[in-house]
Amino acid sequence: MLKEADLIAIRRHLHQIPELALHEFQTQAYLLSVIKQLPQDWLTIRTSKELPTMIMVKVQGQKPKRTIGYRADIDALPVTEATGLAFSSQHPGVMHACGHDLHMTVALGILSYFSEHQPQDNLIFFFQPAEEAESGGKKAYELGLFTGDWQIDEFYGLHDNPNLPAGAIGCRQGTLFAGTTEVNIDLWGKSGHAAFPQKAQDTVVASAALIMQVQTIISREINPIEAGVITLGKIRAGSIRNVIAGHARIEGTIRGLTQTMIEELDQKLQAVCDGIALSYGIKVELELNQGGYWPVENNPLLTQKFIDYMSTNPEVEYVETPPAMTGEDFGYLLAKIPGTMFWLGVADTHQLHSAEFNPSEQAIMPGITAIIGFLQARMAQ
Ligand SMILES: CC(=O)N[C@@H](CCC[C@H](N)C(=O)O)C(=O)O
Repeated sequence: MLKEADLIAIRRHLHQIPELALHEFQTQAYLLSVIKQLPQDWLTIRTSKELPTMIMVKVQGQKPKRTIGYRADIDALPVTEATGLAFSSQHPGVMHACGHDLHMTVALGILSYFSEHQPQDNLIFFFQPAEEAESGGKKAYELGLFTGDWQIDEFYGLHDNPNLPAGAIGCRQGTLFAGTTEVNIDLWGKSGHAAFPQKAQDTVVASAALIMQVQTIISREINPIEAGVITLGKIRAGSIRNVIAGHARIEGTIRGLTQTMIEELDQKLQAVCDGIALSYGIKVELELNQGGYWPVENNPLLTQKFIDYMSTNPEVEYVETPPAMTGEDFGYLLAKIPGTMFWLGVADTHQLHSAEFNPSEQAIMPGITAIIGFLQARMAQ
Protein backbone atom coordinates (compact mmCIF):
# COMPACT_ATOMS: atom_id res chain seq x y z
CA MET A 1 0.00 0.00 0.00
CA LEU A 2 1.18 3.52 -0.74
CA LYS A 3 2.80 5.00 2.35
CA GLU A 4 1.97 8.40 3.85
CA ALA A 5 5.15 9.96 2.41
CA ASP A 6 4.30 8.62 -1.08
CA LEU A 7 0.76 9.94 -0.78
CA ILE A 8 1.93 13.39 0.27
CA ALA A 9 4.35 13.46 -2.68
CA ILE A 10 1.48 12.43 -4.98
CA ARG A 11 -0.81 15.12 -3.58
CA ARG A 12 1.87 17.77 -4.01
CA HIS A 13 2.54 16.71 -7.59
CA LEU A 14 -1.18 16.78 -8.42
CA HIS A 15 -1.42 20.19 -6.77
CA GLN A 16 1.19 21.54 -9.18
CA ILE A 17 -0.61 20.43 -12.34
CA PRO A 18 -4.23 21.62 -11.92
CA GLU A 19 -6.39 21.57 -15.04
CA LEU A 20 -9.84 22.87 -15.86
CA ALA A 21 -12.91 20.75 -16.50
CA LEU A 22 -12.54 18.33 -19.44
CA HIS A 23 -8.88 19.34 -19.94
CA GLU A 24 -7.38 17.12 -17.23
CA PHE A 25 -4.97 15.30 -19.58
CA GLN A 26 -1.78 15.79 -17.56
CA THR A 27 -3.61 14.83 -14.39
CA GLN A 28 -4.98 11.70 -16.06
CA ALA A 29 -1.54 10.71 -17.36
CA TYR A 30 -0.06 11.10 -13.88
CA LEU A 31 -2.87 9.15 -12.21
CA LEU A 32 -2.43 6.36 -14.76
CA SER A 33 1.30 6.25 -14.09
CA VAL A 34 0.63 5.79 -10.36
CA ILE A 35 -2.13 3.22 -10.89
CA LYS A 36 0.03 1.18 -13.30
CA GLN A 37 2.73 0.87 -10.63
CA LEU A 38 0.30 -0.91 -8.29
CA PRO A 39 -0.03 -4.72 -8.34
CA GLN A 40 -2.27 -5.40 -11.34
CA ASP A 41 -3.45 -8.95 -10.47
CA TRP A 42 -7.11 -8.08 -10.06
CA LEU A 43 -7.22 -4.58 -11.57
CA THR A 44 -8.75 -3.59 -14.91
CA ILE A 45 -8.12 -0.02 -16.10
CA ARG A 46 -10.51 1.67 -18.47
CA THR A 47 -10.46 5.00 -20.31
CA SER A 48 -13.01 6.38 -22.79
CA LYS A 49 -12.76 8.22 -26.10
CA GLU A 50 -16.04 9.99 -25.35
CA LEU A 51 -14.90 11.31 -21.97
CA PRO A 52 -11.18 11.34 -22.67
CA THR A 53 -9.82 12.44 -19.30
CA MET A 54 -11.73 9.98 -17.11
CA ILE A 55 -10.30 6.81 -15.60
CA MET A 56 -12.18 3.84 -14.19
CA VAL A 57 -10.42 1.05 -12.34
CA LYS A 58 -12.19 -2.17 -11.47
CA VAL A 59 -10.90 -4.29 -8.61
CA GLN A 60 -12.22 -7.81 -9.07
CA GLY A 61 -13.69 -9.14 -5.83
CA GLN A 62 -13.06 -12.64 -4.46
CA LYS A 63 -16.75 -13.54 -4.08
CA PRO A 64 -18.66 -10.51 -5.24
CA LYS A 65 -22.20 -9.96 -3.98
CA ARG A 66 -22.21 -6.43 -5.36
CA THR A 67 -20.09 -3.78 -7.04
CA ILE A 68 -19.25 -0.76 -4.93
CA GLY A 69 -18.26 2.48 -6.64
CA TYR A 70 -15.91 5.11 -5.24
CA ARG A 71 -15.65 8.44 -7.01
CA ALA A 72 -12.94 11.12 -6.90
CA ASP A 73 -13.20 14.32 -8.94
CA ILE A 74 -10.06 15.49 -10.72
CA ASP A 75 -10.58 19.00 -12.14
CA ALA A 76 -9.46 22.39 -10.80
CA LEU A 77 -10.64 26.01 -10.82
CA PRO A 78 -9.69 29.18 -12.73
CA VAL A 79 -8.14 30.72 -9.60
CA THR A 80 -4.66 32.23 -9.30
CA GLU A 81 -3.02 30.51 -6.35
CA ALA A 82 -1.87 32.69 -3.46
CA THR A 83 -0.84 30.07 -0.89
CA GLY A 84 2.88 30.70 -1.26
CA LEU A 85 3.46 26.94 -1.02
CA ALA A 86 6.68 25.53 -2.47
CA PHE A 87 4.53 23.14 -4.49
CA SER A 88 2.12 25.81 -5.79
CA SER A 89 0.34 25.45 -9.12
CA GLN A 90 2.62 25.54 -12.14
CA HIS A 91 -0.35 26.32 -14.38
CA PRO A 92 -0.93 30.09 -14.35
CA GLY A 93 -4.47 31.07 -13.35
CA VAL A 94 -5.51 27.52 -12.45
CA MET A 95 -5.52 26.03 -8.96
CA HIS A 96 -6.78 23.05 -6.99
CA ALA A 97 -8.72 25.51 -4.82
CA CYS A 98 -11.41 22.95 -3.98
CA GLY A 99 -9.09 20.18 -2.81
CA HIS A 100 -9.59 17.71 -5.64
CA ASP A 101 -5.85 16.99 -5.44
CA LEU A 102 -6.53 15.57 -1.99
CA HIS A 103 -9.64 13.70 -3.20
CA MET A 104 -7.54 11.94 -5.87
CA THR A 105 -4.80 11.14 -3.35
CA VAL A 106 -7.26 9.53 -0.92
CA ALA A 107 -8.77 7.48 -3.76
CA LEU A 108 -5.31 6.29 -4.81
CA GLY A 109 -4.54 5.34 -1.20
CA ILE A 110 -7.70 3.21 -0.97
CA LEU A 111 -7.09 1.69 -4.41
CA SER A 112 -3.49 0.85 -3.51
CA TYR A 113 -4.70 -1.03 -0.41
CA PHE A 114 -7.21 -3.12 -2.36
CA SER A 115 -4.68 -3.79 -5.12
CA GLU A 116 -2.78 -5.72 -2.46
CA HIS A 117 -5.71 -7.10 -0.43
CA GLN A 118 -8.30 -8.51 -2.79
CA PRO A 119 -11.74 -7.29 -1.64
CA GLN A 120 -14.78 -9.53 -1.18
CA ASP A 121 -16.98 -7.46 -3.50
CA ASN A 122 -16.03 -5.77 -6.73
CA LEU A 123 -14.86 -2.19 -6.43
CA ILE A 124 -14.91 0.44 -9.18
CA PHE A 125 -12.87 3.61 -8.73
CA PHE A 126 -14.12 6.46 -10.90
CA PHE A 127 -11.69 9.34 -11.40
CA GLN A 128 -14.18 11.88 -12.66
CA PRO A 129 -13.41 14.91 -14.81
CA ALA A 130 -15.41 18.13 -14.73
CA GLU A 131 -17.02 18.49 -11.32
CA GLU A 132 -16.65 22.27 -11.08
CA ALA A 133 -18.27 22.83 -14.46
CA GLU A 134 -19.55 20.77 -17.39
CA SER A 135 -21.18 18.02 -15.26
CA GLY A 136 -18.65 15.23 -15.80
CA GLY A 137 -20.63 12.77 -13.66
CA LYS A 138 -23.78 13.25 -15.70
CA LYS A 139 -21.80 12.96 -18.93
CA ALA A 140 -20.30 9.66 -17.77
CA TYR A 141 -23.70 8.30 -16.81
CA GLU A 142 -25.31 9.36 -20.08
CA LEU A 143 -22.45 7.77 -22.04
CA GLY A 144 -23.38 4.47 -20.41
CA LEU A 145 -20.06 4.13 -18.59
CA PHE A 146 -21.78 2.49 -15.62
CA THR A 147 -23.35 -0.38 -17.54
CA GLY A 148 -22.44 -4.02 -18.23
CA ASP A 149 -19.30 -5.12 -16.37
CA TRP A 150 -19.00 -1.58 -15.05
CA GLN A 151 -22.41 -1.40 -13.43
CA ILE A 152 -22.24 0.02 -9.92
CA ASP A 153 -24.72 -1.07 -7.23
CA GLU A 154 -23.82 1.53 -4.64
CA PHE A 155 -21.68 4.63 -4.90
CA TYR A 156 -19.59 6.60 -2.37
CA GLY A 157 -17.63 9.83 -2.66
CA LEU A 158 -16.25 12.55 -0.44
CA HIS A 159 -15.59 16.24 -0.43
CA ASP A 160 -13.01 17.91 1.75
CA ASN A 161 -14.22 20.34 4.39
CA PRO A 162 -11.94 23.04 5.84
CA ASN A 163 -14.29 23.59 8.80
CA LEU A 164 -13.85 20.08 10.23
CA PRO A 165 -10.77 18.78 12.06
CA ALA A 166 -8.22 17.07 9.81
CA GLY A 167 -9.28 13.50 9.16
CA ALA A 168 -12.77 13.83 10.69
CA ILE A 169 -15.66 12.32 8.73
CA GLY A 170 -18.86 14.36 8.38
CA CYS A 171 -22.15 13.14 7.02
CA ARG A 172 -25.91 13.33 7.40
CA GLN A 173 -29.06 11.60 6.33
CA GLY A 174 -31.02 13.35 3.58
CA THR A 175 -29.67 16.33 1.67
CA LEU A 176 -25.94 16.90 2.07
CA PHE A 177 -25.40 19.51 -0.67
CA ALA A 178 -27.60 21.94 -2.55
CA GLY A 179 -28.59 21.64 -6.17
CA THR A 180 -27.31 24.46 -8.35
CA THR A 181 -28.16 26.18 -11.62
CA GLU A 182 -25.52 28.02 -13.62
CA VAL A 183 -26.73 31.48 -14.61
CA ASN A 184 -25.67 33.48 -17.68
CA ILE A 185 -27.26 36.88 -18.31
CA ASP A 186 -26.58 38.91 -21.45
CA LEU A 187 -27.79 42.51 -21.50
CA TRP A 188 -28.00 44.02 -24.97
CA GLY A 189 -28.35 47.82 -25.18
CA LYS A 190 -26.80 50.42 -27.47
CA SER A 191 -23.26 51.73 -27.18
CA GLY A 192 -22.50 55.39 -27.59
CA HIS A 193 -20.38 58.35 -26.57
CA ALA A 194 -20.05 58.90 -22.81
CA ALA A 195 -21.11 62.51 -23.34
CA PHE A 196 -24.48 61.63 -24.92
CA PRO A 197 -26.21 59.09 -22.65
CA GLN A 198 -29.60 60.05 -24.06
CA LYS A 199 -28.57 58.51 -27.40
CA ALA A 200 -27.40 55.17 -25.92
CA GLN A 201 -28.79 52.32 -23.83
CA ASP A 202 -26.32 51.79 -21.01
CA THR A 203 -25.95 48.13 -20.00
CA VAL A 204 -23.60 49.00 -17.10
CA VAL A 205 -26.35 50.96 -15.35
CA ALA A 206 -28.91 48.28 -16.20
CA SER A 207 -26.56 45.59 -14.82
CA ALA A 208 -26.15 47.53 -11.58
CA ALA A 209 -29.93 47.76 -11.19
CA LEU A 210 -30.35 44.09 -12.04
CA ILE A 211 -27.72 42.98 -9.54
CA MET A 212 -29.26 45.05 -6.74
CA GLN A 213 -32.75 43.84 -7.52
CA VAL A 214 -31.61 40.21 -7.46
CA GLN A 215 -30.56 40.73 -3.83
CA THR A 216 -34.20 41.12 -2.85
CA ILE A 217 -35.21 37.71 -4.21
CA ILE A 218 -33.61 35.85 -1.32
CA SER A 219 -34.24 38.51 1.34
CA ARG A 220 -37.86 39.40 0.42
CA GLU A 221 -39.40 36.72 -1.76
CA ILE A 222 -38.59 33.28 -0.45
CA ASN A 223 -39.64 31.64 2.78
CA PRO A 224 -36.81 32.46 5.21
CA ILE A 225 -37.12 28.98 6.74
CA GLU A 226 -36.08 27.46 3.41
CA ALA A 227 -32.58 27.97 2.10
CA GLY A 228 -31.56 29.56 -1.19
CA VAL A 229 -28.58 31.46 -2.57
CA ILE A 230 -28.04 33.54 -5.68
CA THR A 231 -24.44 34.60 -6.26
CA LEU A 232 -23.44 36.61 -9.30
CA GLY A 233 -19.71 35.99 -9.36
CA LYS A 234 -18.62 37.49 -12.64
CA ILE A 235 -19.49 40.58 -14.65
CA ARG A 236 -17.96 41.97 -17.79
CA ALA A 237 -18.99 45.11 -19.70
CA GLY A 238 -17.45 47.91 -21.69
CA SER A 239 -14.06 48.53 -23.22
CA ILE A 240 -13.04 52.06 -22.17
CA ARG A 241 -14.20 54.78 -19.74
CA ASN A 242 -15.68 57.12 -22.33
CA VAL A 243 -17.79 54.68 -24.34
CA ILE A 244 -21.18 53.59 -23.03
CA ALA A 245 -21.26 49.79 -22.98
CA GLY A 246 -23.78 48.28 -25.37
CA HIS A 247 -23.34 44.78 -23.96
CA ALA A 248 -22.83 43.35 -20.50
CA ARG A 249 -22.55 39.77 -19.35
CA ILE A 250 -23.15 38.53 -15.85
CA GLU A 251 -22.45 34.97 -14.69
CA GLY A 252 -23.56 33.40 -11.46
CA THR A 253 -25.09 30.48 -9.70
CA ILE A 254 -28.38 29.67 -7.98
CA ARG A 255 -28.48 27.20 -5.09
CA GLY A 256 -31.33 25.52 -3.24
CA LEU A 257 -31.65 22.50 -0.98
CA THR A 258 -34.67 21.26 -2.92
CA GLN A 259 -35.47 21.12 -6.61
CA THR A 260 -38.62 23.15 -5.89
CA MET A 261 -36.55 25.97 -4.42
CA ILE A 262 -34.14 25.95 -7.37
CA GLU A 263 -37.03 26.19 -9.82
CA GLU A 264 -38.67 28.97 -7.80
CA LEU A 265 -35.43 30.97 -7.85
CA ASP A 266 -35.03 30.33 -11.59
CA GLN A 267 -38.49 31.83 -12.19
CA LYS A 268 -37.91 34.82 -9.93
CA LEU A 269 -34.63 35.60 -11.64
CA GLN A 270 -36.38 35.44 -15.02
CA ALA A 271 -38.96 37.94 -13.73
CA VAL A 272 -36.22 40.36 -12.61
CA CYS A 273 -34.53 40.10 -16.02
CA ASP A 274 -37.83 40.75 -17.80
CA GLY A 275 -38.48 43.77 -15.57
CA ILE A 276 -35.03 45.26 -16.22
CA ALA A 277 -35.48 44.76 -19.96
CA LEU A 278 -38.76 46.64 -19.81
CA SER A 279 -37.68 49.52 -17.63
CA TYR A 280 -34.34 50.12 -19.41
CA GLY A 281 -35.62 49.43 -22.92
CA ILE A 282 -32.95 46.83 -23.57
CA LYS A 283 -32.85 43.11 -24.35
CA VAL A 284 -31.98 40.80 -21.45
CA GLU A 285 -31.31 37.15 -22.21
CA LEU A 286 -31.21 34.71 -19.30
CA GLU A 287 -29.70 31.27 -19.77
CA LEU A 288 -30.11 28.72 -16.96
CA ASN A 289 -28.28 25.43 -16.91
CA GLN A 290 -28.64 22.94 -14.09
CA GLY A 291 -26.68 20.20 -15.84
CA GLY A 292 -25.91 17.47 -13.33
CA TYR A 293 -25.85 19.68 -10.26
CA TRP A 294 -28.84 18.10 -8.58
CA PRO A 295 -29.23 18.25 -4.80
CA VAL A 296 -27.01 15.59 -3.21
CA GLU A 297 -29.49 13.21 -1.59
CA ASN A 298 -27.95 10.46 0.49
CA ASN A 299 -29.63 7.06 0.31
CA PRO A 300 -31.30 6.40 3.72
CA LEU A 301 -30.30 2.73 4.15
CA LEU A 302 -26.72 2.94 2.90
CA THR A 303 -26.13 6.22 4.70
CA GLN A 304 -27.35 4.70 7.97
CA LYS A 305 -24.83 1.89 7.54
CA PHE A 306 -22.13 4.47 6.76
CA ILE A 307 -23.01 6.61 9.78
CA ASP A 308 -23.27 3.54 12.06
CA TYR A 309 -19.77 2.46 11.04
CA MET A 310 -18.15 5.90 11.27
CA SER A 311 -19.88 6.96 14.50
CA THR A 312 -19.09 3.78 16.43
CA ASN A 313 -15.50 3.32 15.29
CA PRO A 314 -13.31 4.72 18.11
CA GLU A 315 -10.60 5.60 15.60
CA VAL A 316 -12.88 7.84 13.56
CA GLU A 317 -13.86 11.35 14.60
CA TYR A 318 -17.39 11.46 13.28
CA VAL A 319 -19.38 14.70 13.01
CA GLU A 320 -23.04 15.07 12.05
CA THR A 321 -23.04 17.98 9.59
CA PRO A 322 -25.83 20.31 8.47
CA PRO A 323 -26.67 20.61 4.75
CA ALA A 324 -24.31 22.86 2.78
CA MET A 325 -24.99 25.20 -0.14
CA THR A 326 -22.04 23.85 -2.09
CA GLY A 327 -23.05 22.02 -5.25
CA GLU A 328 -21.83 18.70 -6.61
CA ASP A 329 -22.62 16.75 -9.71
CA PHE A 330 -22.32 13.61 -7.59
CA GLY A 331 -25.94 14.60 -6.82
CA TYR A 332 -26.86 13.42 -10.32
CA LEU A 333 -25.08 10.10 -9.86
CA LEU A 334 -26.72 9.54 -6.45
CA ALA A 335 -30.12 10.15 -8.06
CA LYS A 336 -29.34 7.26 -10.44
CA ILE A 337 -27.33 4.95 -8.19
CA PRO A 338 -27.91 4.75 -4.43
CA GLY A 339 -25.07 5.81 -2.21
CA THR A 340 -23.59 8.29 0.20
CA MET A 341 -21.58 11.45 -0.06
CA PHE A 342 -19.65 12.61 2.98
CA TRP A 343 -17.12 15.17 4.11
CA LEU A 344 -13.48 14.65 5.00
CA GLY A 345 -12.22 17.32 7.41
CA VAL A 346 -9.10 19.16 6.21
CA ALA A 347 -8.84 21.88 8.90
CA ASP A 348 -8.02 25.09 7.06
CA THR A 349 -8.83 28.69 7.96
CA HIS A 350 -9.25 29.43 4.24
CA GLN A 351 -12.45 28.28 2.62
CA LEU A 352 -13.14 26.20 -0.50
CA HIS A 353 -12.46 28.16 -3.72
CA SER A 354 -10.13 30.57 -1.88
CA ALA A 355 -6.81 31.35 -3.60
CA GLU A 356 -5.19 30.52 -0.24
CA PHE A 357 -6.99 27.23 0.36
CA ASN A 358 -4.54 24.58 1.59
CA PRO A 359 -6.17 21.43 2.95
CA SER A 360 -4.25 19.72 5.73
CA GLU A 361 -2.31 16.69 4.53
CA GLN A 362 -2.87 15.21 7.97
CA ALA A 363 -6.34 14.29 6.73
CA ILE A 364 -5.02 11.86 4.14
CA MET A 365 -4.16 8.78 6.23
CA PRO A 366 -7.13 8.93 8.66
CA GLY A 367 -9.44 9.47 5.67
CA ILE A 368 -8.05 6.47 3.81
CA THR A 369 -8.14 4.26 6.91
CA ALA A 370 -11.73 5.19 7.76
CA ILE A 371 -12.96 4.56 4.21
CA ILE A 372 -11.12 1.26 3.82
CA GLY A 373 -12.61 0.18 7.18
CA PHE A 374 -16.11 1.12 6.08
CA LEU A 375 -15.77 -0.64 2.71
CA GLN A 376 -14.54 -3.81 4.40
CA ALA A 377 -17.40 -3.68 6.91
CA ARG A 378 -19.88 -3.11 4.09
CA MET A 379 -18.47 -6.01 2.08
CA ALA A 380 -18.87 -8.30 5.09
CA GLN A 381 -22.64 -7.57 5.17
C1 LIG B 1 -17.91 21.59 -3.98
C2 LIG B 1 -18.05 22.72 -4.90
O1 LIG B 1 -17.55 23.80 -4.63
N1 LIG B 1 -18.75 22.51 -6.02
C3 LIG B 1 -19.06 23.52 -6.97
C4 LIG B 1 -19.93 22.93 -8.03
C5 LIG B 1 -20.18 23.85 -9.19
C6 LIG B 1 -21.62 23.95 -9.54
C7 LIG B 1 -21.92 24.69 -10.82
N2 LIG B 1 -20.86 24.72 -11.77
C8 LIG B 1 -22.33 26.12 -10.44
O2 LIG B 1 -21.47 27.01 -10.49
O3 LIG B 1 -23.48 26.32 -10.12
C9 LIG B 1 -19.75 24.70 -6.28
O4 LIG B 1 -19.55 25.83 -6.75
O5 LIG B 1 -20.47 24.51 -5.30
